Amino acid sequence: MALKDLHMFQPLHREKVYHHRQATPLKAPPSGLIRNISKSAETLVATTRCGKELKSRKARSTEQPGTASLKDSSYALPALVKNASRDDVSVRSRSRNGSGSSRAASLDRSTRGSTTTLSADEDNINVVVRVRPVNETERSHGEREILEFPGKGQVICPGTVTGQKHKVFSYNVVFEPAASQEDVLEYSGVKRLLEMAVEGFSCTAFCYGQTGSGKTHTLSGPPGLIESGASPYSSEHGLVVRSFVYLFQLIRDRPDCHFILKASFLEIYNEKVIDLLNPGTSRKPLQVRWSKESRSFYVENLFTVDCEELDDLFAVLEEGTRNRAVGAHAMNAHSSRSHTLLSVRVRRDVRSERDVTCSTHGKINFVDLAGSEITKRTHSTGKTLEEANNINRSLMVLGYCIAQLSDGKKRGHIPYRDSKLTKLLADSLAGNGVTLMIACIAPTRSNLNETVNTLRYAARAKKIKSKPIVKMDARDALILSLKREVEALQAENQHLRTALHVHGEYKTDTLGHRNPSTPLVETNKLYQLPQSELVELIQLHMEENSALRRENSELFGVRDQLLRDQELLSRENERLLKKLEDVNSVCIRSPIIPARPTYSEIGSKEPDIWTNPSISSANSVASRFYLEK
Ligand SMILES: Nc1ncnc2c1ncn2[C@@H]1O[C@H](COP(=O)(O)OP(=O)(O)OP(=O)(O)O)[C@@H](O)[C@H]1O
Repeated sequence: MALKDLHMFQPLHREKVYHHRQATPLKAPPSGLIRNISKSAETLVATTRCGKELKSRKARSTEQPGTASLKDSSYALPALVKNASRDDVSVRSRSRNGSGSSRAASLDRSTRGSTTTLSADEDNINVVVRVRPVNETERSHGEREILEFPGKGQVICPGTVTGQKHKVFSYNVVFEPAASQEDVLEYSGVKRLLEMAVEGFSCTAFCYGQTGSGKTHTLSGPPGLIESGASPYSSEHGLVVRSFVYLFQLIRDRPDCHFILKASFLEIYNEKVIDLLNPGTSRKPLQVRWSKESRSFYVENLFTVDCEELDDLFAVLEEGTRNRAVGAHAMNAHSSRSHTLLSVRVRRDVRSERDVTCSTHGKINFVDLAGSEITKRTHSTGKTLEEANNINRSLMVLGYCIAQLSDGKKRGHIPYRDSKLTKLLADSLAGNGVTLMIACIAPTRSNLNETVNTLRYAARAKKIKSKPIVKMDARDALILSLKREVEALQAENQHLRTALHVHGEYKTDTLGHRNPSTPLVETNKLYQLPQSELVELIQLHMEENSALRRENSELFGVRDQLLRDQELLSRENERLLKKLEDVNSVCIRSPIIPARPTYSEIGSKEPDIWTNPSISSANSVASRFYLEK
């Protein structure tokens, strides 16, 4: 079914019983194809285990859409964590609460390239903490929970050495060990993140923490769950699957819009970027490049798979999870040996109130960072040791970036370029994205040092501010902004005409030529218009704008001239009044000429009659005429 079909997400789908398609690995394209991926759309061949026919999917290199953004006050950014209550921001099992600062969208025009932007006010990164339960190994060593959760999003850690005071850390929400996966979805703010991705914002949820602290569990669930093809409604699923289900719910609730979803999945393994949907790239890693247009880093030649149905997103997740690097060490039998980035791009074609169809380009990234490791504790050697060193190095760079970014005005150079991870997270950390950090910690004493480090990291990250923007097609943004300008100028024109008693609508330009009225673009037709017609349409808008601007400036000129004339007239009036009073005073002193009442005396006899200054001035001119005679 074509995704272009607006009815794709109609309630019909709601009734659909989920049938999980167990996808086998997506086959890598022939090497010759790989070279061309960046230039044109290619077909990624997928087979299904249940004997379905090979299904071709469009894939193309990571898109670099124009970063024009919509300027519209309707794009307010509500708090990431809804129903916030400051009283008890700690989630045990099914408790609620959360907090998040609210922000209102502000109108802003940036001249980055030739684009306009809708940007929100700066806001801090949202940080939540998830504490995993004590595991079997720890229990067998007689360990127990040593962290306290007093509520209000606080975690209390005992001192790391005897006699040291306990430390209190505060976050948006704290998930205690008993919190379920559903609680994390409901109260972490990830739902709001998805809603914002649908609206066109670039959103990221990333898990950070030491090895074995529950990052993968939080995002994907227990080891092997995704690969086993479990139902998406399994209570064990982590945030990613739950988010996919919620995302499709959101899309179904917007039948007025047309959505196109594309997913990609990569890992950074030993500082190499590998496409998890095209494992062939492990031999020839992908390059991270800088895009001048979008002013952000992107991965060249990365597959993006069209996802028309929920199943397609699961297939991507399943395929990538199967291909990611996992290893075992003393602290985690299923340790992630790489950082992974699962990205779902959401293109939304929406009809604006001005008969123009605009596209927004939102995105939701799920980043599962490999855990920091103290190699002495994990007993890493050989390959695992090399992996651990690379993981620790990239996390260290991430730490430097977070420290610099959180330093407010003292912000110095931010070393994004020092690792692939920070290059790809740059926009989420301090650019134009909305970010949720889930700091994962273990509750036992043997992990206390690492726990305190993670909590410090998270506390620093909480200070980072970003300024989210909605991404739109440059063409749509231009047409929309020109249309708005035409309307504003027309309103101004009409106002000036009324003020100057000039009758008639705006119809002609300053040379008296009839201005060609810009045609109305029919809803949803913008995309079907050929390039030449679009250019013509833009030119017409621009012409109309400049004609209006010219006429408005002339009207302003006329108005200024009239104001100057008025000023001169009133000065003349004052001079004449004074002269009249002087003449009157001479008359009073003369015994022959009877005293004439002064101008002010005439007025005082009829106190209730309002005297028009222009008539008054006419009177004074008449009196002067009489006197001169
Ligand atoms: N909240 C939780 N509830 C139940 N089990 C959990 C929880 N968090 C983690 N676990 C279990 O602890 C083990 C380690 O978790 P996980 O693999 O998610 O850690 P990790 O932080 O991703 O580690 P690494 O960085 O080494 O990949 C897993 O078996 C996981 O199922």
